[in-house]
Amino acid sequence: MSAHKPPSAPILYSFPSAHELTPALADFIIATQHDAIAKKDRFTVALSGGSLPHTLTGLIGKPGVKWDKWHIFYVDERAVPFDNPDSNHSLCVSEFYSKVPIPEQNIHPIDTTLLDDLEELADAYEQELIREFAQKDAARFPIFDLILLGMGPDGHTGSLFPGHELLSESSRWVAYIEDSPKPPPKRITFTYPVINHANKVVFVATGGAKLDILSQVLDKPEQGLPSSRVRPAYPGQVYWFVDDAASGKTEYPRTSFKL
Ligand SMILES: O=C(O)[C@H](O)[C@@H](O)[C@H](O)[C@H](O)COP(=O)(O)O
Repeated sequence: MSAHKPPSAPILYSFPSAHELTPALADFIIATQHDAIAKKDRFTVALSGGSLPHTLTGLIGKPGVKWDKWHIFYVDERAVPFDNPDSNHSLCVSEFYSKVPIPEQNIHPIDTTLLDDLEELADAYEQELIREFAQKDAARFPIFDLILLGMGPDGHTGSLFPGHELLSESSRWVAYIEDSPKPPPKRITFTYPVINHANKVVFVATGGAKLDILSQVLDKPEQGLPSSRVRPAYPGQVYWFVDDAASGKTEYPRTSFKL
């Protein structure tokens, strides 16, 4: 029955600055972690690249984080070796994993032996997701406890770019892209069926460079920009954690942050 309910409207939290946003995001993630562990003794999370890993630093040293229960995947990853500064995994290692005790076997990077064949790289990552989710949830698509997204100034998220054919991918879990307008051009990315099956999806967007695009994405979802298309199926929920510099033009109603 519940599957027929329409997706819930996005919830927008706007903070005076990243300084206030970061600890609130950490509290939100910890609460989400507690719910997930209570239900199934594990917490499945997917991370994006860009500035997102840095916003997780609010979790460092916080009580209540059960790091050994975390299982981390990447929403998107650039097809580069780990010693390349463009690697999202390497960014997460330096910004985040190196500062918290997440067991290495719980972190799921791409297989960098497959960088020469993007289709194989995407297939192998899909298999990695299948190993984690297929037997446990017996669902058609993985159901992440939490997916963390950033948004580019053109409204892209993950490696799902405006006008790109991947926006209509409806069966694959992980797809590849060879012509990303944001460099580097070769990447793999979760598709909407994965993103929109998550329990909670959180966008983090800060700074004046997101001013115009945030208002387009939230006030004019009918334009169909990639970030507007993130609408997890009921009972999933999308949240926006932004700062006032990013939300200055957005008319969409804000919600006061409380857990
Ligand atoms: O690997 C990537 O390029 C990302 O996953 C991408 O979708 C990113 O999250 C946005 O471009 C926002 O990036 P910023 O947070 O740096 O603005």
